[in-house]
Amino acid sequence: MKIALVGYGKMGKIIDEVATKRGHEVVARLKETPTAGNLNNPDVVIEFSLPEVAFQNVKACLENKIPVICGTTGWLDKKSEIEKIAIENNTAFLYGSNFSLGVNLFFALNEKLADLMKNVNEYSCQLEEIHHIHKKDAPSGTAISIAEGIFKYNPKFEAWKLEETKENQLGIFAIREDEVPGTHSVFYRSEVDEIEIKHTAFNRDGFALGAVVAAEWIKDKKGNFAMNDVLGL
Ligand SMILES: NC(=O)C1=CN([C@@H]2O[C@H](COP(=O)(O)OP(=O)(O)OC[C@H]3O[C@@H](n4cnc5c(N)ncnc54)[C@H](OP(=O)(O)O)[C@@H]3O)[C@@H](O)[C@H]2O)C=CC1
Ligand SMILES: O=C(O)C1=N[C@H](C(=O)O)C[C@H](O)C1
Repeated sequence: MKIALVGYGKMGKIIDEVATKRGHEVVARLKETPTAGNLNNPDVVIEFSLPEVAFQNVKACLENKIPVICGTTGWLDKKSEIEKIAIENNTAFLYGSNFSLGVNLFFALNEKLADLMKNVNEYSCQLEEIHHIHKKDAPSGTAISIAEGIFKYNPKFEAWKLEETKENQLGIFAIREDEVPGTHSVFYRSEVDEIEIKHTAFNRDGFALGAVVAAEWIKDKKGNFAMNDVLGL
């Protein structure tokens, strides 16, 4: 199928390689706002740009009735508006904070552990995410998804606070280090022990493969979706 890439940085370049290897034609590699003219009539758009431009990029594609796979994080305050635009234009939208199979399995593991801990009051909970020094948003979109999974089962946590750990609050620590692709840990700590679950990305290949698989899946769909729909998790 024909894929347009909106955002052509670290992720866009790897997605280009993966899509081409899987036999798709990459018809656009944009570092600017997409239009009907520069998109070159793709079947699907894969958008990995910047938090400050993702909304306008996705909106432009959906208003041209082109389905979008969006991996850009740090703009979720406008996600519900985008989901309405997808429906109004009879097309499809899928946002994923993390497209790797491993992290989506980690999301499910995180929720199962949160469910086990919902009536256990001896433990505090803390998240830690480590990413490369170029990352513009904090905490990561993946960490926010993890926090949402915990809140789904543990309403005792009022909210998350960046780099704080207070009783009844989930502390999220965002660390920026070298060229780290993405490491996420959840810690439950009591006075006598600690439980940790952790996902470590070795490179960006898993993110790119997941995004292309999601693009293959969404091609003839209508509506708003998540990576769980693609993976059947
Ligand atoms: N969901 C997932 O699985 C993953 C999500 N991400 C997220 O993807 C996003 C991109 O990450 P990454 O590729 O590392 O970032 P980069 O900074 O490497 O790439 C961003 C790209 O967007 C381009 N850009 C700038 N302005 C615009 C615009 N108006 N329209 C379109 N493109 C534009 C940049 O161009 P220029 O080079 O000229 O600045 C650059 O090519 C981040 O939000 C990150 O959190 C990352 C990995 C996995
Ligand atoms: O910026 C990155 O690199 C990544 N961003 C995503 C996020 O914010 O969760 C996904 C992955 O961790 C890599």
